[in-house]
Amino acid sequence: MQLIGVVGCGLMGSGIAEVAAKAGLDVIVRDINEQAVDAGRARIGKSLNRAVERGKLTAERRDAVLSSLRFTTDISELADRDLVIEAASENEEIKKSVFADLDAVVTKPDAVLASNTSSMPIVRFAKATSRPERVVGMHFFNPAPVQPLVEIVSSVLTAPDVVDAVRSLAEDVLGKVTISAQDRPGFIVNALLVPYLLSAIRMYESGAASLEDIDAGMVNGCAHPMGPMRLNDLVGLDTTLAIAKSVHAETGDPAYAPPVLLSRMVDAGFHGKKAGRGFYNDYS
Ligand SMILES: CC(=O)CC(=O)SCCNC(=O)CCNC(=O)[C@H](O)C(C)(C)COP(=O)(O)OP(=O)(O)OC[C@H]1O[C@@H](n2cnc3c(N)ncnc32)[C@H](O)[C@@H]1OP(=O)(O)O
Ligand SMILES: NC(=O)C1=CN([C@@H]2O[C@H](COP(=O)(O)OP(=O)(O)OC[C@H]3O[C@@H](n4cnc5c(N)ncnc54)[C@H](O)[C@@H]3O)[C@@H](O)[C@H]2O)C=CC1
Repeated sequence: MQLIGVVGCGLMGSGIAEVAAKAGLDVIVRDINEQAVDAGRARIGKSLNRAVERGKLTAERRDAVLSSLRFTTDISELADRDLVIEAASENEEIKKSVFADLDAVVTKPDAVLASNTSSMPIVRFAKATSRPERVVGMHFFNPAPVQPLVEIVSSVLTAPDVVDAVRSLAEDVLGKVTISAQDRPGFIVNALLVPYLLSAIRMYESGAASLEDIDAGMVNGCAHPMGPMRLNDLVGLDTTLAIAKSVHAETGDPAYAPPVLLSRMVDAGFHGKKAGRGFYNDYS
């Protein structure tokens, strides 16, 4: 797999594209409009600059990686790709429509179509295509250039050779650690993490503790790299809400019931760090 497509260049799509380009792969990134494409390009540039400043990448290598990435708003430019990783917004209808479009444009019969969804059933995206056995979950973690993990999610329709191919790409080419997850709500990590993130919001919403004390508690008491309220802001409150709604709708599990405060924050446009404001208001 040498020719890679990424659909969506928000927080995750830009990070995944950066990881693939740094591994020497040929990457085309597609988003819906020029504004989104420009934001994705700028995010990747900033991340690579940071790596140069920290002595982890030379300026020449940064320039080479940037020039190996192509950006487009036209999905048909992904026609020759070996693997396309969908990282569009966490919305089932958007994702199904992306998969139907990819099915129509990607020409190689053995191409793989992967989703970076946090929580949604891979099999529903597979069924939006005429090649459900070629559809798989490749769930990266935020920030994708930093977190080693990729969850490989196999639907009941995914062919074993597709699972093997994406696992080998993730481990041997991208240098990631993989785990195997079933096509269940939240897979492995978010099934454990999201109830914790939502519990922290409920604790704050109830007035039981301040933002700062909740976060300081988990950082200093449990050695987490950041507390749950900062982590909600990093993930994106719109994304946390979409995950909660999707898993709650499917399972009815009250641990995933979206807290009212989370909905109101999203209604207000406070989508977290990426929007400049979330539970915290100190993002520049
Ligand atoms: C929702 C889902 O479906 C699944 C998910 O992803 S859930 C979210 C999972 N992610 C987490 O839990 C994040 C937990 N937090 C962390 O790991 C860390 O706090 C953090 C990596 C985000 C920042 O770490 P930090 O030590 O506070 O900051 P900082 O010193 O600036 O960065 C640490 C390293 O990460 C790099 N880094 C940080 N943010 C980065 C970014 N956005 N892009 C690229 N590199 C980044 C830095 O360059 C630095 O690299 P070196 O140490 O090699 O120089
Ligand atoms: N934010 C996080 O911590 C993580 C998110 N994810 C998942 O990754 C996916 C993307 O999330 P983020 O990057 O955080 O969201 P984001 O909000 O930062 O970016 C989403 C991007 O998708 C684009 N988009 C929307 N419709 C599109 C379409 N039809 N075609 C192409 N692009 C389209 C938007 O313009 C935007 O640029 C979601 O499924 C999310 O659940 C997975 C792991 C971690």
